[in-house]
Amino acid sequence: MKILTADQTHQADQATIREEKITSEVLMERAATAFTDWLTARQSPAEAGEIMVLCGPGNNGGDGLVAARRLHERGYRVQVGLLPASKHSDDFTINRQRLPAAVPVTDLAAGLPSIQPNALVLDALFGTGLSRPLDGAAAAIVQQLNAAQARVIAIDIPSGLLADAPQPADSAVVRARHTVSFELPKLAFLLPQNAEYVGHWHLLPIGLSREFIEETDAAMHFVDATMLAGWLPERPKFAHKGTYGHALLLAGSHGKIGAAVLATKACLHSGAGLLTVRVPGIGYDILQISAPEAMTLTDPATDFITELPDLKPYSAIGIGPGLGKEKSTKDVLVKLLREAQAPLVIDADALNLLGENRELLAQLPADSILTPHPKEFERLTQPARDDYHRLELLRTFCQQYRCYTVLKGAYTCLGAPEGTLYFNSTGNAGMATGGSGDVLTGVITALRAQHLSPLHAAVLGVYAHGRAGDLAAQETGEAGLLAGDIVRFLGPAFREVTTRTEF
Ligand SMILES: NC(=O)C1=CN([C@@H]2O[C@H](COP(=O)(O)OP(=O)(O)OC[C@H]3O[C@@H](n4cnc5c(N)ncnc54)[C@H](OP(=O)(O)O)[C@@H]3O)[C@@H](O)[C@H]2O)[C@@H](O)CC1
Ligand SMILES: Nc1ncnc2c1ncn2[C@@H]1O[C@H](COP(=O)(O)OP(=O)(O)O)[C@@H](O)[C@H]1O
Ligand SMILES: [K+]
Repeated sequence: MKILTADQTHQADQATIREEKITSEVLMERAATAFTDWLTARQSPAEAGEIMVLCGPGNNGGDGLVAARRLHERGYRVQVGLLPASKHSDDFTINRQRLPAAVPVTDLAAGLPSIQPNALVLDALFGTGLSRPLDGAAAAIVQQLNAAQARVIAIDIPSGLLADAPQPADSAVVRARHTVSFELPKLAFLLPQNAEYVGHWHLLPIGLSREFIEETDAAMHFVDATMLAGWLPERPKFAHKGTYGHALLLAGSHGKIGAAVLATKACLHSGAGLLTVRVPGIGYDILQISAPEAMTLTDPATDFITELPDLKPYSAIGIGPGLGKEKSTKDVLVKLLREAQAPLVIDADALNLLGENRELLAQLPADSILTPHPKEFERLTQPARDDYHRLELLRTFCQQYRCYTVLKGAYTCLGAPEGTLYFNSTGNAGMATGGSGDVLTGVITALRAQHLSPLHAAVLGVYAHGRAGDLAAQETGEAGLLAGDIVRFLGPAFREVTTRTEF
């Protein structure tokens, strides 16, 4: 799915209106009716109680007025609060006139009427037409609403929040429990700093022009299963292990052989034909027993890796999980960057070594995949002012070093060398547990070994890793989920995204 800017979303609305030869008021009716259906499917009139609909002067307020009318028609108790304004949009005005007289309307000029804790409030004050931070009466209403402890549901976007840029600290923004938006996600929904405003977000289709969306260049994508169609074909009957490449993992040090084991198992469960693992001597028995399917190539040193093995046999190389940062391990990394012909996946301590020796970044082979969490990314670049700035840094970093960077998080974001960002849609907070990242390294290394392009390996790997986490959480719950559980569900996750050739 593409992530459009507020401006592009407005253009998509206009294109739909032109194409379907409808008026904007029909599209508003469609959007707000979809919203009403969503709400009434979740709350009966009794559960909802009296619903307060707060409406601003533009089309977001218009959506609120349509929702108020529709809810009233369906037997819900509704009252409307109108923000004072010197001008209103045409569609607001049409729907103000259509509001049944039986729906009480309050002027918000005198402030927010008293709201019972837990009352249901629909926030239709401002949507994507927000052009500046809220101040004056609007800001005061938002602050009163946030203090009221109501169950707030934002229509399209929490009022005061910009769709694709940060707003100044301390500006007034509605804190919603749910945000119900239309057709495509907004960047603001995907960033941790906005979670307290957005709450749970939902998308409702409203039939925006397919053609317009397809033709619009988007700098950002939200990765769902439909995007992955054809990326992982089913295995041909006469496939053999050579078809699926030979991966090499360099991982583990004293006390962190577990990281090597997790990456190893993940790589095996992600379809690599063969896997060799370079571990320090101390890892030999552990690895052979826990993953007999992998070949173990022990380093001459006992506790950490000191020598790079011959690289010729391998079609992809992953380095980092549990590696440690010993001087001789750093030398191995330096040599690897110089000598590797096969594609690289670089994680964890290998990233930290790059961060401590930034001159090495210039030696990254093109199309390498780096998998930092935000702290590791900061060590490679600089502290970010906020989540938007971090994305700018990500874009610049990938362009500068011609690499793919998987910035891990709840919505993991892959940066590609030409500057496009891909946000992942799978995964859950149960995956916030030690070793989850080591699993991801194994997954992506396996996909690179199978000759997937760096873009496909990174996007598909991150998606399947998150999906495996979601399937695992169905069995274990989030608190009980271990990184090893993600590994167990990689097979089912990959099965879901494998494209079968029918007839
Ligand atoms: N287009 C369509 O067909 C569809 C659109 N849809 C809906 O429309 C929404 C977008 O509507 P919109 O463009 O009218 O903008 P909206 O967010 O209501 O606000 C604009 C008004 O607010 C004012 N204003 C701005 N900032 C302000 C501030 N800080 N403080 C005070 N005032 C401020 C601004 O004034 P101005 O900036 O011009 O001075 C203007 O009067 C979208 O989110 C979705 O809900 C759906 O129905 C689907 C079909
Ligand atoms: N709240 C969350 N929602 C979805 N995925 C998450 C969440 N928290 C962590 N993850 C995923 O778990 C992995 C954690 O990686 P990382 O921080 O490197 O862990 P470790 O170093 O312990 O292996 C990443 O892939 C990340 O996207
Ligand atoms: K809103």
